[in-house]
Amino acid sequence: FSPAPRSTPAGPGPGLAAMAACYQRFDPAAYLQYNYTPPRADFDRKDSIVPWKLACLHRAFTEGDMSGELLVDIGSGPTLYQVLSGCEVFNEVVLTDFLEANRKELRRWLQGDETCSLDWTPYLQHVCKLEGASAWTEKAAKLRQAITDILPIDVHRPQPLDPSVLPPAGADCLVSCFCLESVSPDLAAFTRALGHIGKLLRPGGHLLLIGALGESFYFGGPGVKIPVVPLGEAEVCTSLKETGYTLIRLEVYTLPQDMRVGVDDVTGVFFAKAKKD
Ligand SMILES: C[S@@+](CC[C@H](N)C(=O)[O-])C[C@H]1O[C@@H](n2cnc3c(N)ncnc32)[C@H](O)[C@@H]1O
Ligand SMILES: O=S(=O)(c1ccc2c(c1)CN[C@@H](CF)C2)N1CCSCC1
Repeated sequence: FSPAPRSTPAGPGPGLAAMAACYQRFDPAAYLQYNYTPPRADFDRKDSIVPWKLACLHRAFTEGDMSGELLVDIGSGPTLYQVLSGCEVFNEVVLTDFLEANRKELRRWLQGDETCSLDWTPYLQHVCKLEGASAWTEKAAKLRQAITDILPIDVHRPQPLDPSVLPPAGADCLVSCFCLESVSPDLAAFTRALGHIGKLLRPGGHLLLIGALGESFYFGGPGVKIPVVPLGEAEVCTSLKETGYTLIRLEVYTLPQDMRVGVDDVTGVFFAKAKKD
């Protein structure tokens, strides 16, 4: 039995190199269009995925068991929704992504550049409604104040980030959405990546992991078909346990038929809140 070739000091194994090559064609604006506009992002629909996901994040950040200064988002892509609630709990938010094109999109929003590919106002307004607090303009200002860095990351490296960018104990909280299963050639690589990001988190810190269930591919742009590791709830729970996390809660959303719009073959979305042992 010869195990699949893994990344070596000389560089990534064939599966990782192929995955990295796919991502060179990733199109942030198209990706946002496919996933973050109606019908998937329809705030008026009760069964829409957006209210469900933003509610999961709001509850997870505000139920009183989190403390600390630093929240790191792993594989942010060109999106911000994942830290809208977190920036009220953590003073510092660090966004990360593999691609400069995505980091550039995030910097555009951070600098208030009107040429952003997506208007995040509806997301800001929805989270403000959940919090029953400030106006969306105040939350936008709060988030811009909280984001202290937008950094390159590679979850397949044992040290995904430059060690100097985190405090010695690690981040107090990690959030990661639709990243690990979308960048790993197989379940073993997904689990290894989960272990790698766990090293960025202090013991007792929380991981909020959101991802796709039953997905085998998605389009990261016109004609840019990217393979995904198809996950079930069991695989998510096993991988978390194998990499030193205690699962606090797992919630699952099944995508309504009309949200299956051809940009992927996702059947559901999971939301896991876990604590690093
Ligand atoms: C499906 S997108 C998820 C984006 C965003 N988090 C969301 O919720 O929509 C996957 C992201 O992983 C990034 N990525 C690709 N390879 C990676 C790697 N080796 N390490 C970390 N991130 C990677 C891509 O650039 C892309 O932004
Ligand atoms: O759950 S989504 O429909 C969604 C959001 C992003 C993705 C998928 C699904 C499935 N394919 C993933 C490929 F990595 C990316 N959603 C889009 C609206 S806002 C909340 C998240």
